[in-house]
Amino acid sequence: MEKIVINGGNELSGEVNISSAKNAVLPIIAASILCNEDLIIDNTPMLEDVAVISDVLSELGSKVIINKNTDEILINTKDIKPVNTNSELIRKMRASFLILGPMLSKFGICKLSMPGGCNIGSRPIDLHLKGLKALGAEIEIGHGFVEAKAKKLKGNRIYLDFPSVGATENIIMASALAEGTTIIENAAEEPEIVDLVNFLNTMGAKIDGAGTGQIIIEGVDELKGTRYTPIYDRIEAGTFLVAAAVTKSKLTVNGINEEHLRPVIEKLKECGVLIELINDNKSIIVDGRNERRGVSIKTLPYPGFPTDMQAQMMTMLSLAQGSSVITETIFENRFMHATELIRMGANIKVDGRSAFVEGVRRLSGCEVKATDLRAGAAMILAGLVADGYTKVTDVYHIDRGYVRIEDKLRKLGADIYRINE
Ligand SMILES: CC(=O)N[C@H]1[C@@H](OP(=O)(O)OP(=O)(O)OC[C@H]2O[C@@H](n3ccc(=O)[nH]c3=O)[C@H](O)[C@@H]2O)O[C@H](CO)[C@@H](O)[C@@H]1O
Ligand SMILES: C=C(OP(=O)(O)O)C(=O)O
Repeated sequence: MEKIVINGGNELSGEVNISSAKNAVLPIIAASILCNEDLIIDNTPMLEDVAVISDVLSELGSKVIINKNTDEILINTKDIKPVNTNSELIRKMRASFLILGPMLSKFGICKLSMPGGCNIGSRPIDLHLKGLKALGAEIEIGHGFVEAKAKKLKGNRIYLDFPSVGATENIIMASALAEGTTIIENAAEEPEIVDLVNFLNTMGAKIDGAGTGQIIIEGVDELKGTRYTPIYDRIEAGTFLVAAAVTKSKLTVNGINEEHLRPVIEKLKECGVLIELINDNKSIIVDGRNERRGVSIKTLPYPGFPTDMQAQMMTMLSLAQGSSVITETIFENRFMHATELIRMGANIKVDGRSAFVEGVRRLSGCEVKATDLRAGAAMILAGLVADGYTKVTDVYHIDRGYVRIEDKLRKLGADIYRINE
């Protein structure tokens, strides 16, 4: 079993380059099903999740060529077939469910394994299905599968009870080639939705309003091949900003979008972290050498504070002066890292959707578990500053969403490495 080992206490320095966003590239790869021509995605983050969704497409008959030297992926889905998908692959990650909309649009039929829940919550798919039904799909669920059928998808007005990122993406993809106009109300506004829409529009789709609560999709007849570079990963960038704060270091983080990171930047400033934007706002100098103060955080849909940064902030607040309250409103079970941080000496009490954190002076290294992707990042951050050695297990969660995190941190001066034991 692979583990990440950190010998805590090193100050970090230097520059780190942020990769493209997992949550942007996964829907983009799913959307490639809608086009029969070559698509090239540049600056692809070579993550485990990217490998999984690429395998899903390959198993269905697509050409997927991953060039790890140039970080480029070439995809051509003209030979893709609506055969039964490999349930094991689909169940490996939630984002595989994003092929439902495009497959249904291309073939009028798609049968997929139910994605099921994951460590952070039950993660239902009712809003995805509500949207597809409104476009004319008939949906059956049985024996662990979802089967969607539609002769021809037709545009409609769809109100989402909650601005679900995945449901918004599935509906956008299903309606890009549908007949007529689709209007999604209370749509998710995340930057990754805007990126998916930019990608689709580059291919010839007619979609307006991405980044607002109302997205309007005029169905077109076909989409053309293109070359596209996804946006930077605001969560990876945020994780490195917190790394500077936790280790009381000064770092330069390159490859950011200040607007996308604003909720995180503003919260870090409130904690006492100094932030300077440079290089046309594409880089940040983060100075975490001041004493940090406790703050309140409430996770919300974008532009609120991102749930995917909650665990990392909990590590930092465990070492801040005074009390903090973290309220998680997006996922019902996203505090498992609290138990692991407590093992390292943090003072945290979880009560329902809130965690009450009382800052302590030090954490001490021990074996802890990456209970999910961001929880794993939070453990690494804790290990960077803890006394002695921290061993993080279940690192496959971390590999889903961080490109060589231990290499990037080692270059900044951390004593961190991967072992097999
Ligand atoms: C691959 C990807 O982009 N993942 C991101 C995406 O996940 P994902 O797209 O799964 O997140 P959603 O926005 O859909 O989920 C948010 C909340 O809505 C609920 N819900 C969702 C769909 C549905 O049909 N019914 C329903 O009740 C979920 O259970 C959850 O409580 O957005 C999340 C929220 O920003 C991020 O944490 C994930 O990193
Ligand atoms: C929850 C996350 O991702 P996913 O939706 O892919 O599980 C995440 O990136 O933190």
